[in-house]
Amino acid sequence: MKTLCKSSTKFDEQALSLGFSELILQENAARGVAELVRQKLKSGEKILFLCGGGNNGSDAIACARMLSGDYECELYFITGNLNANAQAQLNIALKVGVNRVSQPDLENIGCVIDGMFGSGLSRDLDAEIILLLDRINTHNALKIAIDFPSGLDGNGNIRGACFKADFTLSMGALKIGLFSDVAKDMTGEVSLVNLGLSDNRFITHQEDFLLERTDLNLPSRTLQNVHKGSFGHAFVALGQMPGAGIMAATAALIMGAGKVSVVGKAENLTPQIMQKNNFDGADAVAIGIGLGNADIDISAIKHLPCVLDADLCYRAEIREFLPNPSAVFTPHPKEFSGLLRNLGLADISIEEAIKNRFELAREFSRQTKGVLLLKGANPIIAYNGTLYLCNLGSNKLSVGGSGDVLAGIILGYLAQGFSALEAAKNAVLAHAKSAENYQGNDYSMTPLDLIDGLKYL
Ligand SMILES: NC(=O)C1=CN([C@@H]2O[C@H](COP(=O)(O)OP(=O)(O)OC[C@H]3O[C@@H](n4cnc5c(N)ncnc54)[C@H](OP(=O)(O)O)[C@@H]3O)[C@@H](O)[C@H]2O)[C@H](O)CC1
Ligand SMILES: [K+]
Repeated sequence: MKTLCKSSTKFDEQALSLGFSELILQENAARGVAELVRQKLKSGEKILFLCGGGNNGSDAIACARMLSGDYECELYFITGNLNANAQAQLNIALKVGVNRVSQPDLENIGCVIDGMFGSGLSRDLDAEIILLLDRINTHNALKIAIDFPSGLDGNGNIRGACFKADFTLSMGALKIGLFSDVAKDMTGEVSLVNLGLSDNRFITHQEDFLLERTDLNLPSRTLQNVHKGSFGHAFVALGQMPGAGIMAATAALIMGAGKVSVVGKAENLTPQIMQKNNFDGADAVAIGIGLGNADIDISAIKHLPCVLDADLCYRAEIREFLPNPSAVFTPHPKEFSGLLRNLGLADISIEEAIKNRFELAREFSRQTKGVLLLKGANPIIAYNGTLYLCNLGSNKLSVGGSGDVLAGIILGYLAQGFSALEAAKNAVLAHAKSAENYQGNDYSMTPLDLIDGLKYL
């Protein structure tokens, strides 16, 4: 896992308190950008540096000075209002032959470096900058964002428009805003630039995490003297759309649950899944998948490890599961907004839920004591106020049934005795990896392909 910060302010403060100057930090930031440019761009090419008047602009100006001589470097300022660092960097840059231009000329540009706004973005962009971004974003030059693609704020929301980067270099520490759903189409590849201090050593405030491929812990079997009862009995409650629940049940089976049963009406049930009238013997249950308005009796299962999904978010019964530290709630944003209202935690629109997703997810996990898995392009897992993000999924997963499979994978882990948090983290990774391994094109993957892929992780 990699550590994520809300902002690098604390990091910067600590560096400064150790005796680093802002100019030293900026020198390191600029060198990180220059190194990437040298890897990606032939020398002699023209680079346009878009500069704001704050420290993000200062990083860009320092970088232009480093590359000047090997590349043709032009600075374009979106403001005449420069802070002391930016002015100092500009004075040096002009002396070594960096050009300052009054209009951004995109002709023959090989690369655009975005140093307009970083962590200091505090409001929506104005019309002039939005127009500039329209022109830049459709240009085929290499695009590199310093710290944040301009227009993306620290909460991961786009403030009117956003620079569409091929690469984003996060300065000092990885920031959580770079991993929101909307950021996924804006940041390009994100990497960390060391400003002279390891992020791990100096981050002391609230930490969140970015999951990595190597964090996937499969439910591998180690003992030989075992039987089906050793791996748990998973149950899925079926509803008005039983096909969805059957897909979840199949995913749980393939993810290693020893036995899998469904409760509810199902025609043409596959022989590998058992049909039951009640939840007797359940080690873990999934409920809500394809539920609709179907009747459910949760009295026998509300204390079990469980996945609470889909339509259940809107139903009164979900309140009876609280508090249950072995519960994994798996809403998408619309269901999350409904669930917050249903549980009396917040009365907000879907848009507001999306906008404040990090803090709402954190608070939800504290209040319910359970695990939240908020679905999206980059799903968020929240437990006890800590967030775990996964940016490994892709648009292949945007197909009906994909969420049912995810619920089934979590169920499979829960049935085998994994904690709710471990089940959620591993399920998100297994789901993303199965999609990643799929050999077809990006629009043809079905939930059944996704389930099949679980066999070969
Ligand atoms: N602090 C350090 O030592 C280091 C910082 N690094 C880099 O610096 C930025 C953060 O720099 P900061 O100066 O705090 O902020 P920005 O450069 O991102 O932007 C501030 C200026 O932008 C104006 N602003 C904000 N929003 C808008 C908007 N929508 N439209 C127009 N102008 C806007 C703001 O104006 P105010 O009126 O709000 O004051 C400022 O003028 C960080 O991201 C790093 O890139 C280093 O890397 C090294 C260490
Ligand atoms: K930027």
